[in-house]
Amino acid sequence: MTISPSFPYQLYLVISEKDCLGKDFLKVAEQSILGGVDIIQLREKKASTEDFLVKALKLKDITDKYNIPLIINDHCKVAEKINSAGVHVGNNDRSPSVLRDQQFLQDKIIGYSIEYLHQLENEHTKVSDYLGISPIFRTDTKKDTVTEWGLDGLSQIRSLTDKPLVAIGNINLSNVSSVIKAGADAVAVISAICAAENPEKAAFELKNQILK
Ligand SMILES: Cc1ncc(COP(=O)(O)OP(=O)(O)O)c(N)n1
Ligand SMILES: Cc1ncsc1CCOP(=O)(O)O
Ligand SMILES: [Mg+2]
Repeated sequence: MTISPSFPYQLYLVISEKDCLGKDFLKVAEQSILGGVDIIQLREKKASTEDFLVKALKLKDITDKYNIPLIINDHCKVAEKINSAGVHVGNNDRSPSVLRDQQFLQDKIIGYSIEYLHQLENEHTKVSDYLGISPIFRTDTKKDTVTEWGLDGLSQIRSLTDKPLVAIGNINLSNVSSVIKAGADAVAVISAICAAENPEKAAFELKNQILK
């Protein structure tokens, strides 16, 4: 695969404490980095801002230690407080074009979820650094989704934009190669790593498939 110069990350871990099924989420994060994860997003959908901030600070100690970017899901104020590498937002969040105007986010990574084809034409896509193609395959991890893009949908989006594409949704060892072949620049996973008995091994195997 070719590595996008503007988004040189291929294996993207999206993590929450709950998705780690009782394992220490900080250990899961560290092990996943050792296995080959290139970038991590903290996604705690039920946490208060205060709890999110506490988790984000702890996780940032680990990502900083390994020089891995930390992306914050939804909580843009927390992102600013901890000086994260960026934020990820979707259609129900603050919009990328408003966020890009904020001083703090001017040179940071902004990721934007694509749930409808027409979003490719909007100003938010234009100012975003990568597009989360959401979801590629239906997943129990996130049920409030709109379009199941499938591999054909991903290929179609690939033909319509040069933006870095991050594929997400039920991606695992058995389908990761086909997702890359369909045009993804990166693959984002939750359960394939967080729910694995051995997160380091799970990350290592996914990364090997991606790099093949
Ligand atoms: C890499 C990546 N892509 C898509 C999403 C989904 O974001 P969003 O649509 O805002 O939904 P929530 O994650 O907030 O439930 C993502 N988080 N990461
Ligand atoms: C956050 C998110 N956005 C679209 S699908 C999804 C969940 C992905 O989780 P999993 O990798 O376990 O299917
Ligand atoms: Mg969101």
